[in-house]
Amino acid sequence: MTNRFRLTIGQLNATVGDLQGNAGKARQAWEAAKAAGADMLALPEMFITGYQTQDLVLKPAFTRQAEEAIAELAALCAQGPTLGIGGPWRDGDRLYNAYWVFKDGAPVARVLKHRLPHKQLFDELRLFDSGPISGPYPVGAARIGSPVCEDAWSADVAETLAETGAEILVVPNGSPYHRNKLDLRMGHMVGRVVETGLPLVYVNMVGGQDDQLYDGASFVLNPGGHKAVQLPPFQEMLAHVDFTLTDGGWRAEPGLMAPQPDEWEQDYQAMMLGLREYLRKSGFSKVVLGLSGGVDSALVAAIAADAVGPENVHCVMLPSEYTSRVSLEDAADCAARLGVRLDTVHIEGARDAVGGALAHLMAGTRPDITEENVQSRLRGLMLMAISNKFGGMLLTTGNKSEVGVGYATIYGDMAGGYNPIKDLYKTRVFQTCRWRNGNHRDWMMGRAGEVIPPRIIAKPPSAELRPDQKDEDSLPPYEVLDAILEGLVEQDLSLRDLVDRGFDADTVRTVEKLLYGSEWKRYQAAPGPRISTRAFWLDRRYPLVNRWRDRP
Ligand SMILES: Nc1ncnc2c1ncn2[C@@H]1O[C@H](COP(=O)(O)OP(=O)(O)OC[C@H]2O[C@@H]([n+]3cccc(C(=O)O)c3)[C@H](O)[C@@H]2O)[C@@H](O)[C@H]1O
Ligand SMILES: Nc1ncnc2c1ncn2[C@@H]1O[C@H](COP(=O)(O)OP(=O)(O)OP(=O)(O)O)[C@@H](O)[C@H]1O
Ligand SMILES: NC(=O)CC[C@H](N)C(=O)O
Repeated sequence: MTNRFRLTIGQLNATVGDLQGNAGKARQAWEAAKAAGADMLALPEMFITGYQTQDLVLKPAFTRQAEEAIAELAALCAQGPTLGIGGPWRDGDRLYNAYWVFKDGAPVARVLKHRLPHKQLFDELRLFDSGPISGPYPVGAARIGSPVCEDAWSADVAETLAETGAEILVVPNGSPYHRNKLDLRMGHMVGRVVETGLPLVYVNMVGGQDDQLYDGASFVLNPGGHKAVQLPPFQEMLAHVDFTLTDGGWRAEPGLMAPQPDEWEQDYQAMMLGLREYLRKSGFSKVVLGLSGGVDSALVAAIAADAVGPENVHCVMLPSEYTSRVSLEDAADCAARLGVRLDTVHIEGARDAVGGALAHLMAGTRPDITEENVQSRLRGLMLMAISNKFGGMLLTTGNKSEVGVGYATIYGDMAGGYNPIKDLYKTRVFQTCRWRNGNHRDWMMGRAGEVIPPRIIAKPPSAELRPDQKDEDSLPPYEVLDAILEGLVEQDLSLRDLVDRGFDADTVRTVEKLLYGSEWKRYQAAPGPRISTRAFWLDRRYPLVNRWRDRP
């Protein structure tokens, strides 16, 4: 019996619904694994369909075609390594999230996911049936046990596999990013290797899907929790991992140990990749956005330049008489530093025309937010016209603090297809700009250096919809607002908890009112990359009509 075992990790990017494309990618990876003399290629969870499919997987025609694609792929992957690939399995009226294992075109195992995640952004109890815990399967000289993603987040599945003869745990994952998620995964996986005494290979997918980012960062642990391999985040790659049989069982040999970036870099890369992936997978190659001279649109322009290249970013300044000279200068400076195109489109004429058309209805009323919002809506209208004519997707620029309290104009600055900073609180916007100014990486398509003018980062935020307007005229200071929102959204604190932590009771009540009162706005808002543990959309599904307010 041989005492060597080589496994190829396929940290790859699948596209939801692209069955043929995903199968083609799997085939290429299998050929590379074969050329490297691997015993097994392990691909991520649900690789054939892409992940997450949401309700698409409930359509029988889709699962049937996914199973056919797996069968065709298995037939092509004969005479070489064992192939492990995630995909659905329909058995009568039951539907499973399965891990299919083939050798020489014939099935070796079909592992069924046992623990179905149904918290945060997951709802797999709605989609799949829970399978019984499956046993280990043979691959070359080794016996492999495969808990599928959530299966490895508690002890039972891995323990059962160890008790029934598994020698190496190979865990296929569709594990989405949030800030510092790697530490959380590592904690669970160290638990599994300590409990079972087995080495563990964590295979995660990469790429973006709707609001989700799959960050890869696959790794290998030896018994005791010693890390032998760490792949980089957000990067497609194949890695061959060698195991040697020792008196104590299989041990992984040390391999690539990619450093893990800090949280500012992780978040920036997630927002950049989220935008790049959403555009690519939706068939767009360029973007348009309103560049106001403020910090939010400056950061979005920088992220966009890094995602699709400065030549594919079209910025437009849409001034009115409330637009300050500083804003005009800062927008021009920012566009020049980023190397993106900047055009100017004046909105006063269109605003006056709207005012004139409505004059007979508005006669006798006083100017208020109505007129302010017309300006914002005209900007949205102009920008959507540019999108229609030239084919760039319009980006929206509201940060999480604004999105959280509905501080944005529906059908105005909320017009657009994707919002790269939707899950980034305003207090983090400033530091993220500083991080980008001080750092450049090879995954950025934009220029190195101080691409966001320091004056934009330093000045007080303003929507410039009336003279001398400042955000803090309408909202609490962002340090206070963000802390209260984080308490209400991420931590589910009560008003009493927040007051006990020193926040003013009236301010806390106001923020709660704005938060619950703007569910309807968020329902109509553009999607954006999830980088926190509770992003607005699948992580947090609140009623649009809701009269409950907490007692302070
Ligand atoms: N529950 C509900 N379900 C469905 N629709 C609902 C609704 N409640 C109000 N509405 C509708 O929404 C309207 C109010 O919402 P909306 O028209 O957005 O107007 P509103 O939220 O009142 O004003 C926009 C706010 O965003 C701020 N802001 C900040 C930053 C940038 C910009 C910018 O524009 O550049 C704006 C601006 O200063 C102002 O405080 C109502 O007139 C009504 O038609
Ligand atoms: N004069 C303008 N020209 C072009 N776009 C604008 C203009 N004013 C607003 N916008 C668009 O509407 C968005 C919201 O405006 P707002 O002024 O609140 O944000 P910002 O300028 O990006 O950031 P800040 O909160 O720092 O002012 C902007 O990000 C921008 O995309
Ligand atoms: N696909 C899954 O089972 C995902 C849930 C898992 N616990 C994770 O977030 O990594």
